[in-house]
Amino acid sequence: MIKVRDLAKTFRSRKNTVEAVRGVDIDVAEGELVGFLGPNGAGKSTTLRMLSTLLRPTSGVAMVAGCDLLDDPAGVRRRIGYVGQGNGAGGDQRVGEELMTQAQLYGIDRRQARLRVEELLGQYDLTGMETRTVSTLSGGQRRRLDIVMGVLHRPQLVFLDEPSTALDPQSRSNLWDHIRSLRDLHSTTVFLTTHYLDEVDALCERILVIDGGRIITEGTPDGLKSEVSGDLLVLETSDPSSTAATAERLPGAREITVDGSTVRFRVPLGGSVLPGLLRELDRNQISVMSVQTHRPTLDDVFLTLTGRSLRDTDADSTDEQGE
Ligand SMILES: Nc1ncnc2c1ncn2[C@@H]1O[C@H](COP(=O)(O)OP(=O)(O)OP(=O)(O)O)[C@@H](O)[C@H]1O
Repeated sequence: MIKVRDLAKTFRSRKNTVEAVRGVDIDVAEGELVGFLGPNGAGKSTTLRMLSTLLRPTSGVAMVAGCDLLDDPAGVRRRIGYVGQGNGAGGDQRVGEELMTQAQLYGIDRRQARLRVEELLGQYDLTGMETRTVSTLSGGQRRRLDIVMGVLHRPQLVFLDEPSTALDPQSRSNLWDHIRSLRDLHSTTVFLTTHYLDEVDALCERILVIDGGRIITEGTPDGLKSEVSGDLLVLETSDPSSTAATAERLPGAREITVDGSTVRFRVPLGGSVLPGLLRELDRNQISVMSVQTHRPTLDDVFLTLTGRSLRDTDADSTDEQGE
């Protein structure tokens, strides 16, 4: 559905040159729900805006929804939906009128458009809102309306730029249900940008992590946590130095530290090595006072890869406003 090679965007002005995206490769299969994760300024929106034809790439090639991005941008536009960061719907328009105008822009006839609008308003919990002015909707309702506008023409592929930013936790999880059903009910391919770790964990089957305009890793959220960061095991034992030596022999063990009677280390999958480790310690008559296993977060993955925390680079990601 998306095949991108060496896509780059450099913004040049008289004073500045910003290499926002520095040659990314992206492959997304039909029906996938993929998250594009990275800190502020990493290049997520610029990539998304290029893929949705809003911005011309400086270099690179891309096929999007079966059309060549550079040679046939109109073909791409017909087949995709794009929901940007700002509100797509006009503030002083009525919801129903706004949707009918949007349908007209896509060449959907009025009867068909009315049916679709009614069906989508129902699906997105917006029934009865047709006569409301857009500006009177809550944050969550407005975001759902933006998505309805983006999928009215039944695109095969939908781009969502930071869909749940500025929503309260309840509205966010409600929005995630709707995004999931976009894919589950209609097999729509969904590609979304986010800087929320929980959003990726809750929603995305696969993620691409971008930093400084380059994709630094990709995989499933669980796969990346295990492969890149690994589980943290913390054991308190009667013989910490022998425990550390035993841990060192475990496949993939790293970052082994001893602090008093506590031994800490990382392994790809804590649950699978723990029984053998405890048996070995028991055989050597080392008593174990406590064991804790910590699953890594995606922030640990980012930290392992870049030496920085996503949160440090992302000070405003906790802003929230009520629905
Ligand atoms: N029109 C522009 N002119 C100059 N620089 C730009 C322009 N648009 C984006 N940039 C710069 O390109 C870089 C990437 O920006 P982009 O908006 O793609 O990041 P992002 O990962 O989407 O960040 P955020 O999470 O804050 O939306 C940033 O340094 C940004 O300042």
